Amino acid sequence: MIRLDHVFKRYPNGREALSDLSLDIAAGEIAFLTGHSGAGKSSLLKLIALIERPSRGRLIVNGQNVAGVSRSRIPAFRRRIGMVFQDHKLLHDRTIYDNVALPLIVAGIGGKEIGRRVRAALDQVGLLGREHSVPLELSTGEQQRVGIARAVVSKPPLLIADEPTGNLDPDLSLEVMNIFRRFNEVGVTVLIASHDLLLLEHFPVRRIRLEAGRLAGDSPAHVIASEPPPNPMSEQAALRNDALRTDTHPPAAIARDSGPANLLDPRKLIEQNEGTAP
Ligand SMILES: Nc1ncnc2c1ncn2[C@@H]1O[C@H](COP(=O)(O)OP(=O)(O)OP(=O)(O)O)[C@@H](O)[C@H]1O
Repeated sequence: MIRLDHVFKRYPNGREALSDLSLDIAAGEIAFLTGHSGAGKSSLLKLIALIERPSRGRLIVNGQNVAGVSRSRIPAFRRRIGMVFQDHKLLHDRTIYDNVALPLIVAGIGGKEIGRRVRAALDQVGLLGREHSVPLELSTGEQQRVGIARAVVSKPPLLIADEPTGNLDPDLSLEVMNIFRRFNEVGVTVLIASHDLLLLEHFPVRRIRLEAGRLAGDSPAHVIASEPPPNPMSEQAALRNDALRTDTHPPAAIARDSGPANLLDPRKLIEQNEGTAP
């Protein structure tokens, strides 16, 4: 499903975010991608979604070598990947129905089919009946569930999520994670980048750990299940230290980072599909 062979990612400013990364995630697997801030988690997800391209090495996603995906084929490539973000990226001036329908409209799917699929996706995240609300009428957890419904409405075989529980309280985090689990149980491959200790503790699934862009650990689910839970004190201290470090995210890198990520902004998606994007 996802295969990396000696993948490197170097950004134009010379920062090497991923170094010689080799990894295999099989169809139907669920895994966490962990590592301190700046370890390369988002960069890896961006390569998988073709927001960025590898500088070196081979990357296969959904059976396709990304090197062979031309710019014009990127929208079709992305239709087979559901993406969930910490900040939902919902359009606040559109209804929940419109937000979830967006990927189908962009894909040129017809009206009746859209209605059926949107309702099915909202049902799967427990929000059927909220179609006519706008995002601000929903709680943060509900908004995140709308983001998940939008990610799965095209029935992608692969779901990737970048810190999807970052803004949620513990109960909502577990609820969101259970939704991912249910999709995985019906065959969707799921990769979740997360710092969330609660999730890591409650869900003994494969854990792929990056450190300074390199693979620092890859523990299968059965090993995780037999390990003691992570030590919250030491992990939190490490995360606090990360938050205080300034070298991992220099302002220039953050500014540049917002460029490619914007490609996934729903409005950009529409523009891209209509050929109005630069
Ligand atoms: N667009 C960019 N241009 C230049 N450097 C970048 C860019 N995006 C990320 N980086 C750098 O690449 C490294 C890895 O960043 P990345 O965002 O992938 O890490 P992360 O593990 O997702 O971190 P976090 O948990 O804080 O989101 C960091 O040193 C970062 O500053």
